[in-house]
Amino acid sequence: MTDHTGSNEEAGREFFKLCGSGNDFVFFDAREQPAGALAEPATIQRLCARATGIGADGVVFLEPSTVGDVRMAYYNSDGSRATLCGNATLCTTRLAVELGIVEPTGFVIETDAGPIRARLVHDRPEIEMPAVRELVADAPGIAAAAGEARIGFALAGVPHLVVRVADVAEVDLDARGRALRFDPTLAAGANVNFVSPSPAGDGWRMRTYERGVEGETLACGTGAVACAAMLAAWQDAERSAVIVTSSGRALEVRQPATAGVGPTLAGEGRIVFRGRLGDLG
Ligand SMILES: N[C@H](CCC[C@H](N)C(=O)O)C(=O)O
Repeated sequence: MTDHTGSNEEAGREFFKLCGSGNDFVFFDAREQPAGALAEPATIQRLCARATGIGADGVVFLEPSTVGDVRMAYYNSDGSRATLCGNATLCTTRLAVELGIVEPTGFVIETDAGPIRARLVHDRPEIEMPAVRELVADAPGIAAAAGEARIGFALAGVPHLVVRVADVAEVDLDARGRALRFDPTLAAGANVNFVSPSPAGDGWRMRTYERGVEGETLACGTGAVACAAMLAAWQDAERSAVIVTSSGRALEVRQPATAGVGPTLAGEGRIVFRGRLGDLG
């Protein structure tokens, strides 16, 4: 990163750009070279800046783990640390195999939300998410706006609101998403997901206003898990669901019948390019 004197001590450091259904991330292999100043909020913001940096929704550092095969530290693009990111974990699954850290048949990723089992199934990343907790089918004290049928809350590693609407394409996502993200009833705020039946009648569509990005992201893994759990709680759908994200790519949530066992999340984890840092300005 560039400090006040313009020096650039991280110049030349290798990074990887990965995409999870349109939710995109800058990855660093920090197993031998720690993140150091790269993890400072101002540097995370510079790395994620769309026009002046690499451009991403978040940054992931792969680190050594004492409880799993690899550890991931996740930061939102505003520099805030988040306990869990579903799409970044799917991308970690891909990169850990690519780097030869693990075998694709099955391994453990240590996250701030605990250990997550991961694998590639027919070359598609699949992860076992923590069980959804604190689910409330109708969040108290949060008034639905016109066009909103229900608003529920769920903790899917990170806090989520799920809003049932007739058509997500009609939602003023930035305005309404921001208002709900900062709702005064939510101590730590929440990610906000709007969900509606797919026009083709073959599943569901979602759009997400993401905490820590403070805007719409094209997909949200923990959000898909929260939506699937909420749709089941509302009895709108079975406990497992395929949810099409804003990018048009689908996230698949499979919820086992066993109480207390978390769902499996499957989706894209694609290495778009690898590069070396230059001047982040
Ligand atoms: N922005 C979220 C973390 C990333 C969630 C999302 N990118 C995912 O795929 O789960 C938060 O601070 O709660």
